[in-house]
Amino acid sequence: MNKNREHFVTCGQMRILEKRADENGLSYYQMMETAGSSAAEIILEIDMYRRFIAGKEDVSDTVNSKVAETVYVGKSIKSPKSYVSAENKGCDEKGDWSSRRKNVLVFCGKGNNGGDGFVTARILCNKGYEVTVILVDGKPVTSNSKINFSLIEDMPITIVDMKENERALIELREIPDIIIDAIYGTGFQGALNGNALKAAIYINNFSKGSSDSTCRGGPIIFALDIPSGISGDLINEKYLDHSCVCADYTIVFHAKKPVHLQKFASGYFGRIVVCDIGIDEERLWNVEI
Ligand SMILES: NC(=O)C1=CN([C@@H]2O[C@H](COP(=O)(O)OP(=O)(O)OC[C@H]3O[C@@H](n4cnc5c(N)ncnc54)[C@H](OP(=O)(O)O)[C@@H]3O)[C@@H](O)[C@H]2O)[C@@H](O)CC1
Ligand SMILES: [K+]
Repeated sequence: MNKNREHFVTCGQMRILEKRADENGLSYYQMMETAGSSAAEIILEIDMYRRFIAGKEDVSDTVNSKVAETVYVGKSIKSPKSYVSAENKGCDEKGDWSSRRKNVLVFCGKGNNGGDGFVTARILCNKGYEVTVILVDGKPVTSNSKINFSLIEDMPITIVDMKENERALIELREIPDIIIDAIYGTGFQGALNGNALKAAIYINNFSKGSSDSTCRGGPIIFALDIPSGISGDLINEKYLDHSCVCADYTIVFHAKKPVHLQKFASGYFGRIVVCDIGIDEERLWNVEI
């Protein structure tokens, strides 16, 4: 992974890199698994840290102090390898370290960004979180996303389809502890509409833009790759759709996309964490095709 903070790839370049990685032995399925599981690790670590800071629970033994400090001072975290899984650091065998199970809402689109969301949902459920998956655009349509959806169907995860139930969001009773936006990533262009717009309005109800979720309480909002409603290649402020999801953390896969570097959009990303999904970019740009 390129460690230069300003390094980026366009969405088109990302698709080429993923294709070349797949042709060179790192399957699309593996990349999705790594993306979703790395996101889950990051979310676990930040959730633990938030509770540590809030002083609600003594999780000091479970938090890797180096990571905690990095999060606290707001620096970009370099690699998921630096995270310590809750499982290995003092939780019970289900990874549930609190008296109340934390509840997580995962909003998933029908493409591969949604697929990442299913992987993250599966892992957080296995760690003891109470997980609800909201299908924003109905059932998944891409092959790896379908596989990952089938894996969560038999798990104790509540699945709600906004296409089948117009009142899905109104019927959500509890305020979630964590919201994960896996509606759209690099495949999105244009402006939000329909159920995705409703989902973004629901999510943004809890977000307070730049204020720090560690201090403000309420759900922490994580966007996978790009907050939904923002096109990854956007460089012109004029085309920014302000109804997009406003996240506390954006977990970016492999490398920033052009929009992540734009000041005019920075209020929507929260803190950006770039996460390695195994793509060796330098090598892949040089492979013969
Ligand atoms: N490739 C890989 O293997 C890996 C990819 N990864 C992940 O996948 C993400 C890219 O996935 P992706 O290419 O499937 O696109 P994605 O962001 O899910 O969106 C597609 C959906 O958006 C919809 N849509 C678009 N514009 C719209 C609009 N204006 N209004 C409404 N809908 C609109 C479009 O609908 P359609 O036009 O097809 O009807 C389609 O359903 C990437 O960000 C990363 O998170 C990682 O797992 C690593 C491995
Ligand atoms: K997203």
